[in-house]
This record gives sequence, structure tokens and C-alpha cells, in this order.
Amino acid sequence: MNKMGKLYIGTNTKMYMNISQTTDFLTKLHGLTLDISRKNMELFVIPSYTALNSARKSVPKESISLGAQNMCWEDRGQFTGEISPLMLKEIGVQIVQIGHSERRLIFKETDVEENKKVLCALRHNFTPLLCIGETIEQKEKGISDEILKIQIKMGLDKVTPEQAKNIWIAYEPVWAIGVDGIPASKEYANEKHKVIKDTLIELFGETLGRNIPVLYGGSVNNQNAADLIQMPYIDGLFIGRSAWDADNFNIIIRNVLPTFLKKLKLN
Ligand SMILES: O=C[C@H](O)COP(=O)(O)O
Repeated sequence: MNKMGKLYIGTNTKMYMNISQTTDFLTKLHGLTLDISRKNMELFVIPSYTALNSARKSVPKESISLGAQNMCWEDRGQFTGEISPLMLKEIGVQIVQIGHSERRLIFKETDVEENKKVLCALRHNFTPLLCIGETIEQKEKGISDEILKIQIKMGLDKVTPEQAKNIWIAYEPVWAIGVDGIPASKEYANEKHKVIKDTLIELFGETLGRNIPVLYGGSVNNQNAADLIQMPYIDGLFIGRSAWDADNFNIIIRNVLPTFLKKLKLN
């Protein structure tokens, strides 16, 4: 577990919410969670690009951190259709999601490209949320651990220990994500989180490596959220569908937080 004592919990709204849906969602979520101290919780939402500017104005950044779903690794230039770090800076985005499996699989992004984005995000003082995870084929071949290690080592290539303090990792097994996903068992997820932590420790040393937050994502819901968070190597949850209704997200947060705080006390 990370030693920062914070529950990391957030959602990526993928390509589902327009501007008003996003601001309504954020405003409601902010109101519902006002009484929860942010000392113990980092709450974040990653909306569509078009909604980001209005989203930032709709809720205080101290309440809900905002992230972009992707970012170009160059500041400016001939990159039609891309969004630069400077454009995200202008809006006041804090997090940049990098390498979601939908980017890797549908848009054929590679570990080398994810690494360029990670380095660029760090250069601009964003928190890169690097997403990693094995496909079902890789799992069945028994190479999940190797895949995770490659995605971490390639994705974080040339990241200095100082920069590593600002990184978050999301472990999202591809077979667990979305409408056809099967949630990973808490034991399986915990085992893979340990592989990830061990790899981070190998790269950045015991203290730094251990303190990089590793979040689990993939069919998290009201039923499995608290079970997942009680596991020693799971620092947070990265949720899709179950978090897109603010009331439901609030229920998940309130289910998870006491379990997380209890785990903190035991450590
Ligand atoms: O970015 C979030 C993940 O893809 C998880 O989505 P899901 O909870 O709908 O499976």
C-alpha cells in the first residue's frame, strides 16, 4: 500500500458525456461528497476534451481533480487532430490519462508513444495516469506478468526518481473492461498489483516505488469495490460505467472509504 494515506478514486467518462451532462454530473458529485475530507481521498474525473473547459469551471479543483483522456507528446506543430499539453494547461487540467487499452488496441498506440506522452506530461507538471493491462490472450498464454513489466518499463523509460513521485498507474486487465468485461477477482487483482509494485520498486527503489499509487480498473461496481480496496496492494479504483451516475458513484465512495481507512490503520 502507498504511504500517502489517500484513497485514489475516479472515473473516465470515455466518449459518453457531452458538455452539459459532464457539468451536471460534476456539480452533483461535488455536492454529494462535500462532507468527505479530501485529506484521505483524491477524487478525479476524466471527461471528454470538449467538456473539459466547462468542467473545470463547474467544480473547485480542490474537490475534484480533472484529467484529459489523451494528449500529444509535442507542444505544438503539424499534428492535426491532436491536443497539446499547453492547451490542457490553459484549461487547468491536473491529470493526463495515458495508454488506456482502448487507445492501445483501437488506435494502435505503442509503449514507445505512451512513454513520449508520459515524459511530456511530466515536463508540464501534469500527473500522468499510465494505464496498463494484459489481454485475454496474454492471460491465457500465462504471460500477464511479463506484459505488465514491459508496459511499465517501456512506459516509464527515462523517468527520473524525482519525476516518479508524480506518477499514478492504473491496472486495467483488458478482459475486465466494459460491457463484456468480467471483473478480476480481488485475489487476482492484488497479485498483479504486487507484480506492478515490485517492478516500480525495481525501477525507483523501495520508498519511491511503494508510494506510487496503483489503481484497479475493470468492471468495478457496488458489489466488488470494497472487497477490492481491502486488498493490500490496491491503492485506488478507476471506474467506468458504475461511476457515471453521481448517486451511484457516491454510494461506491461511501462503501469503499471506511474499508480503505481501516486498512490504513492496520498498516
Ligand atoms: O477507464 C475505465 C475503465 O475502462 C473501466 O471501465 P468499466 O468500469 O466500465 O469496466
